[in-house]
Amino acid sequence: MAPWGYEKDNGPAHWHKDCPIANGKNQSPIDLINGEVKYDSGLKPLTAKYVPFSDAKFLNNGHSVQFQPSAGNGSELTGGPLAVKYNFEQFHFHWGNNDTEGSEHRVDGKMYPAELHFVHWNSTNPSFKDAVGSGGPNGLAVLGFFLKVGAENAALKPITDLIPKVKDAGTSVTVPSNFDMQAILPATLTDYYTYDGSLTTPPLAECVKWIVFKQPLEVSAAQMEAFRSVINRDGKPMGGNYRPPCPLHDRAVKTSFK
Ligand SMILES: NS(=O)(=O)c1cc(F)cc(F)c1
Ligand SMILES: [Zn+2]
Repeated sequence: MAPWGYEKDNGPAHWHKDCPIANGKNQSPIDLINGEVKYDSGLKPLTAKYVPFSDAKFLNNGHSVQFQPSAGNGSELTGGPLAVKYNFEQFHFHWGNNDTEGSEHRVDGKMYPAELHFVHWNSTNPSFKDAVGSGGPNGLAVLGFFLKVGAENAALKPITDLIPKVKDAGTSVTVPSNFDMQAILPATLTDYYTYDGSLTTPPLAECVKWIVFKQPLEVSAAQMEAFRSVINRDGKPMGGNYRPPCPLHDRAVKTSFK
């Protein structure tokens, strides 16, 4: 099989051949159906403490564009449904070729134009890779933010301004050290959905505590167009790099909000 992707011949319907867990009972993304979620008053806000990185790259890996520090720097996530501290690993995006599609998670069947994932790994493991393979839903904690078209996102502008430099698959650029990742996040990380799930791309490991925020972030139409100019490994627009929703099976989706 050609390397996995999102085209007809290598897209989500094919992934089970190399990754049989694709048909597992804890797969992501899912459709977040408000009539089926359950409020949990024990779900407190999350706390993200991000330290500016001196040596991070922004890269096109053929299926997304990703902010990737070369090493950890003490940036961490705690609180919410998490029992321990999680170390920041990377953030990346999923988007569509028009404003009616692009997000991985959906809300009552609605897709947003894009979704931003902040990936963290359970600090009781020696590394990110070990956390992915640690078994069970506490290996990674991924924060999901929906993106909708509106005002320009000044915090994301240093990143979206770099997109033309990573237009082609396999290219990367150094991110200026004054990039303030913390500024991307809302001031308080309060209203979210949380459930046990998986990576949304191969290897699709069922190792993720998903935390999807109710309130979308805004990006400008120009910033959305920047994403849509990115090219994938087959030389086609990368837009459409989202997996459709997977069956919930007997999982519960909890909310921190009523
Ligand atoms: N898209 S995702 O956030 O589930 C994800 C995160 C990751 F670190 C590795 C993956 F393969 C997939
Ligand atoms: Zn993702």
